[in-house]
Amino acid sequence: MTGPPFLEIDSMSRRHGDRLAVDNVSLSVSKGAFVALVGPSGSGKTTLLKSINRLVVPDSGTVRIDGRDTANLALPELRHGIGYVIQSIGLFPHMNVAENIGIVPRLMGEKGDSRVAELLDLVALPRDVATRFPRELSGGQQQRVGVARALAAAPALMLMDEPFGALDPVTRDTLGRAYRTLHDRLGLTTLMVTHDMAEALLLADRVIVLIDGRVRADAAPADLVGIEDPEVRALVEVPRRQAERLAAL
Ligand SMILES: Nc1ncnc2c1ncn2[C@@H]1O[C@H](COP(=O)(O)OP(=O)(O)OP(=O)(O)O)[C@@H](O)[C@H]1O
Repeated sequence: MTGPPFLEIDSMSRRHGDRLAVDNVSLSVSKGAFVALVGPSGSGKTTLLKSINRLVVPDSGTVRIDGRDTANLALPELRHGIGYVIQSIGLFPHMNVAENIGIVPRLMGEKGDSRVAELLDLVALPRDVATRFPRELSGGQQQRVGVARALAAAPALMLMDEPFGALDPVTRDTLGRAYRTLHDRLGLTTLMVTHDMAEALLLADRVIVLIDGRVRADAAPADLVGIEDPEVRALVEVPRRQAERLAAL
């Protein structure tokens, strides 16, 4: 299911003031992998993710994508290859959906609109939303537009930071599964930050638990449940306890 290393982070650290937000993290992600990054609030997940597309510059260590040190790449070239989806998606309110999606190819000097219909199909939005404005869409639809925009430059790597976190649970579940299908179909490599251990266990091939800026567990979902570290165990047991309580109703 997965291929050779695509993203390689080596001994990476990043300080925010006197706090070490990311503390000497090394990890390697295979091409095609779907990795969830989980951990308590403030554990460094967002800082780690942003260090990959250099929205945050690491203090030390290296990040390589497809064998190339990101420190040596010009930002447009680096970000062209990376899709980025965040919770508050940040669609431009004065632009319609087609313009929001087309802005990426347009910035790249291509004819943006030609790909809009294709991208709407990809994220299962009806083509007639192209002329609507973000305020005329539901939160879930807006988030689908965000995913379409992130895919517009045909990136190999997707970085997602709580992409469905602001949605109701049903929409969140639907979009999570739809995105997983898209990931497989397009052969993407995805790193997704989530607070939600159940979402991580159900969607990802591999779950990395970050606590105090350090990798405390890194395992396939089925193996994570056997890890003895009490803080990791506490996170992993939340969905199981909830499932047991629900089953007992
Ligand atoms: N721009 C910043 N300036 C100062 N401190 C920051 C900055 N960004 C993050 N931090 C601090 O670095 C630590 C890690 O933050 P980060 O946002 O990476 O954690 P997180 O795991 O993504 O948290 P959450 O789940 O709450 O989003 C926190 O203590 C945070 O307060």
